[in-house]
Amino acid sequence: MKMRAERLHAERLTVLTPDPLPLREHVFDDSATLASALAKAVAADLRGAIARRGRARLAVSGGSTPRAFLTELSKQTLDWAHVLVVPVDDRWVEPDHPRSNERLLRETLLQGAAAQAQLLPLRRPTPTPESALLPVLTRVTNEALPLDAVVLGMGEDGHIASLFPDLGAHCKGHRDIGLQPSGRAPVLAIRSAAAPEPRMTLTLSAIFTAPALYLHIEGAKKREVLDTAARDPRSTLPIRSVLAGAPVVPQLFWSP
Ligand SMILES: O=C(O)[C@H](O)[C@@H](O)[C@H](O)[C@H](O)COP(=O)(O)O
Repeated sequence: MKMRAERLHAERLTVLTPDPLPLREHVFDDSATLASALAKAVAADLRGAIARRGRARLAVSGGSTPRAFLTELSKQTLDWAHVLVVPVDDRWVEPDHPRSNERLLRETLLQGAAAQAQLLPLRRPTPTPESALLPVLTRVTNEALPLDAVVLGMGEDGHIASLFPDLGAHCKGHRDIGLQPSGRAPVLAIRSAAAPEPRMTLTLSAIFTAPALYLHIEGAKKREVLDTAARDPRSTLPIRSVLAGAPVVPQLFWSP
């Protein structure tokens, strides 16, 4: 009887340690090498979309990590006049504010030949994101979806875009709208204790329309947060919803 109990116990342990959710890893020695490789990969996606459909739609994250990548992407040779760029999210600040993702894109990606690309801002000149939700949602739906490529960053708290771990605390339905893999609104107006300002963000229903999904993270701490979320089926972090719900295997671009 003892042997049987041990075998059962061993089987139970096997069941409790599921495989981590899939990621296609690209590891680089430093940020600059990563930025160049990611820019080349995304440029190839855009060229392919233009070749197939005559235009390409790209969503990119803001924050500090992507600056070098966005500058490298700007140098890629492609038919930029047929590219539409939309921020994955934006802070509800003036477009010339230092924390504006729209400003980041204009300073880095929309330079040189890439300045011919069309930018679809998520931020509008209204006092709150909630008051601009319908026009932004309409434009994103009609002009930006389906996306051809998305580059997500991640915070050390496991947020992606402006989908923070406390999603739903301010408005009950937001967690469902933001993190369901499909069938929900593509855009959400967000307030979070983790963000200094209100946000407008794409939801996973919009992000997951892209056949090319990149996760650009740098540093050991973020890598640890990612790996833990990938392994733990009980994780409620937004990055877990990305890994669990993505219709394509996300491509991780990581450097220490
Ligand atoms: O507007 C934003 O802040 C981004 O879209 C956000 O999702 C970002 O990717 C993470 O916060 C990581 O930001 P860092 O690159 O600055 O760490």
